Order: sequence, then structure tokens, then C-alpha cells
Amino acid sequence: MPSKKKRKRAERPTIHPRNKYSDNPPDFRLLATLYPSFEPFVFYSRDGRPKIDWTDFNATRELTRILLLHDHGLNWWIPDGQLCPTVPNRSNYINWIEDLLSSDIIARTHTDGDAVRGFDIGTGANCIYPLLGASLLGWSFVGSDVTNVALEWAERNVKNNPHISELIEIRKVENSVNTVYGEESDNGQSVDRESIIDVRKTSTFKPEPSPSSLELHSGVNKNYHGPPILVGVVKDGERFDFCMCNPPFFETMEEAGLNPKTSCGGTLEEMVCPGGELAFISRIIEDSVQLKQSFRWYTSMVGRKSNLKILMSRLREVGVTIVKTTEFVQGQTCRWGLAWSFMPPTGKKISSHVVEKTVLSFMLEGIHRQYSAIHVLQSVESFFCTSGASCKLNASSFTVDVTASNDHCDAILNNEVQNINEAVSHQYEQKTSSGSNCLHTALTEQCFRISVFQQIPGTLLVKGSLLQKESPVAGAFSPIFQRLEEFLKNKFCREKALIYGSSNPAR
Ligand SMILES: C[S@@+](CC[C@H](N)C(=O)[O-])C[C@H]1O[C@@H](n2cnc3c(N)ncnc32)[C@H](O)[C@@H]1O
Repeated sequence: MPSKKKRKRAERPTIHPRNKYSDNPPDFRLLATLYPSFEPFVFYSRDGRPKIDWTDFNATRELTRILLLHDHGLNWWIPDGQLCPTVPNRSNYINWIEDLLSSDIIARTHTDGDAVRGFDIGTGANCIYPLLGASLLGWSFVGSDVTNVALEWAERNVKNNPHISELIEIRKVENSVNTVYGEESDNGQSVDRESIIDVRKTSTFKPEPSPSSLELHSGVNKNYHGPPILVGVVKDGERFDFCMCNPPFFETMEEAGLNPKTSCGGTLEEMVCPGGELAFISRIIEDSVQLKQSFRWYTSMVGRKSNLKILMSRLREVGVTIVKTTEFVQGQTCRWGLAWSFMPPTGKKISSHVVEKTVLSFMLEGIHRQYSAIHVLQSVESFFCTSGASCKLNASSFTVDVTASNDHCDAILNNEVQNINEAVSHQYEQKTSSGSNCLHTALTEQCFRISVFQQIPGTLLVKGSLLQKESPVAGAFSPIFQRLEEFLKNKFCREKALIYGSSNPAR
């Protein structure tokens, strides 16, 4: 049997090992006794487990407030309706940047001794990244934003923490330098034609999208039409170790208010920008082409896997020296981290936590209305069972654990249907490092977990994790996963899989 600790890790596969909450999730019972203001929000399920109502904004805000106070010694507040960050999830991004900075894959150059300086694009009223980065790691930050409420509350949150306030500068993004030619931008603000023309004149960036870029993938032109992001905000001669960004992910508020299971607030300005995250991050890429080595690392969160692929091909076009990605999982939500640099690479490798080669994924987009994640999960199970592989479906974690022999793998790849009762009996037990339930495996078998995550309505992410990296049949994992992609797309999506084994650069 796997140890308790190992099982816990397997349930939360990508929480960073240095994350304070990786082995100790918040203890609501304890927090309710320590903080009377939190107590009214905690209730107990039949089996006595303490819970909070994730759909209650006041509950999620109070949880964030006391976690920041209890675990980080930070005083913090936001007004009603502003985006409320989840502390464990935001800490993951900070830990990932720490990995990038310490990785030696690019040269260390312009740092001021050991001091690390970051730029948080769109710090929000919550100012969460500068507060966490400064208190956990002593990093200094510029946090930028455009709205008065964000700037006012970010300032307040900094001032209320005098022990780190010297480390954080909140910077207003001036709209006078705008990015749409001689017209009004979508939000009615005036714009400056000159600034964008100058930027393009000196740029090596190609304004015409190539066949692999935005228009082709999305079917719409997703150019950014908003206030400046980095160019025009970063001052002449300023140098940073990194920038980070939790961008406005969505194109409309409808798209944004979608997770009925949680209430984390979020105003129109925080959640939405014309063109959504694709346009916003594409502008960060364009700005990075201008600013090049002013930053060691450029990074952003990405909300949709399909956008990650497009952005990666964009990065290849503009000639970055290195691209890194990671995955952030919290409950049923999955986000990605995208990082790139123009620094010369040193040829050294980054730690294995950052590069994840045994995890594959694809998106199911345009799912027919009548289907939900559980239907997809059941089809995953039947897909593998019909080849004779053994499956264990877990409806609460939305996973299917699969154990497949060499013969089962062949059957899947050759589209053969086997008698389920004839599944090869397992020969002996071999524990996997990830502590999965899928333990009864012979050496010639492989064991993997398929997980299904809700993205937005009509879009699911399907992820496959190989649990026995050393298995001699591990090489079959990728083609099998491609078969699964083809099968699920044909069954659930309005747009069918056109060709078997569609290439996915993000894999
Ligand atoms: C999704 S919120 C992120 C807030 C916070 N960083 C977090 O992680 O919770 C996006 C933020 O970006 C800000 N924003 C939008 N356009 C911006 C721009 N051009 N420059 C700086 N901030 C911008 C919004 O006002 C909003 O506060």
C-alpha cells in the first residue's frame, strides 16, 4: 500500500513541493478556533470534516485574509467583488519562478547582487504576487495596474505591511501612451498613433501573422487593443529578473463567470479584455521583443491549453532563446505557466519539477451540450476496457487509473476489441513512485492515470500521466493517448478530430 503522504501527493499532482500547502492543506477547524471572524464560515459535513461554502465570496475572502495573516504574517483586504486570490494556487506561481531563477539554464547577468527584482503585470487590488514574493523570498517588485480601485487597494495592502513595504512599488499604467492607431480604443480611451509606430519601426517583430499564428488558429483577429503593458510602463534602463502576469483570461464576462462551484469575485476590468488572454499575452510577447534582455525571464499564466500552443508557436517565430511551460492544478481547475527568455542559454538543464515529460494532455472543445465531464470519464473507462485493460474510475477526483499490458496496448493501437473478462491476470505487485491506486502491475505493463478537468462550459482538459516511467512499454503511452484524443473528440465534440495523431507542440 502506498503511504498516506504519497497518496496525498497523487491527489494533488502538480502542487509545487516547496509550496507551504503541499503536505499541509489549510486546516479549517484550527483556523476557525484561532480566528473568530472565520468561524461563522466553517461548517461540518456528516463525516465531521470542516468545509466552507466556496460559492460565498465573503467566505473565500475571509479564508484568504486569515491564510495570509496566519501563514505569511500579512495584513490584507480587498473591497467587495474584487478578484480574491487563492493563496496555495498563487504560491505555486511564485515557487515556479523561483525554480526558473535558480535553474542556471540562462546566464545570470544584471542582478543587483543576490537581490531579485520582479514586475507583476496587473497586480490587482489584491497585490497578491508582490506580497507573497516579498514576504516569502525578500524579492522586490513593481506591480502595475490600470484601474483606480486596483491601484488604491494595492497601495493600501502594501502600506499595511510595513515590514515589506519598501520592497514594493505600485505603478499606474498611463493610458496616454496607448496602442491603437489614432482611434478610440474599445473602452473609449484616446490613443496615440506615434507610440505604436515607433515601437514597430525598431522591432524585429513581424506584424503580419504567419499561417501558424493567431488568426489561423482562432478564426478571429485577436490583436490587443488596450493600455500599454510593458513597453511604455517599464522605464528606460530598468532591469528585472522576471515579469509575471495573471492576465484577464476572458473575452466576455459571461465566459468569466463560469465556475458555479466557486466565488472568487472579479470585476469586468480584472477578468476581461478584448481578445482575451490570447491577445493580452501576445502583446506581452511583442513587448518582450522590444525589451529583450531588460528581463531575464518573461512569464505569464495561461488559462487555456489551446492558447498555450498558439503562444508557443508565436514565441518560436520571434526568436526567443528558451521557452518553458508548467502546469498549475487546483481542484478541478488547470492553468499553465509560460516562460521565455532572450538571454543566452547556458546549456544546463532545469530541475525535473519544471520539465514534465511524462504528462500529456489535450483539450476537448465545443462539447455537445448534453455531455458533461462524467460522460467523458465513462468513455475513457470504456475506451480502455474494450481493449482488455483494467480500469478504476474515481468519480470524485475525476480520474481513471488504467493498467494495460503489452497486448492491451497493441489492441488499442490496432483498434481491436477484446473480451473484458479475458484481461490478463496481474502477476505481482510493483509500487509506483506516485502512489497511485493502480499498483498490481507486471513489468511488461504500464500504468497511467487519465484526469478530466473542467475549463469553461463546453471545454474540458484531458490529461494523461504515466505512472511507471521505467516501464519497457512506456513508449506506447503517447500513441495510445493520441488514440484516446481521437476517440473522445469524435464522440463529444462538434468539430471532429480530422486526422489521427494531430500534432500538439505543447505536449
Ligand atoms: C486577472 S486580474 C489579476 C490580479 C492579480 N494579479 C491576481 O492574480 O489575482 C488582471 C489585472 O490586470 C489588470 N490589467 C488589465 N490590463 C492591464 C494593463 N494593460 N497593464 C496592467 N494591468 C492591467 C486588471 O486591472 C486586473 O487588475
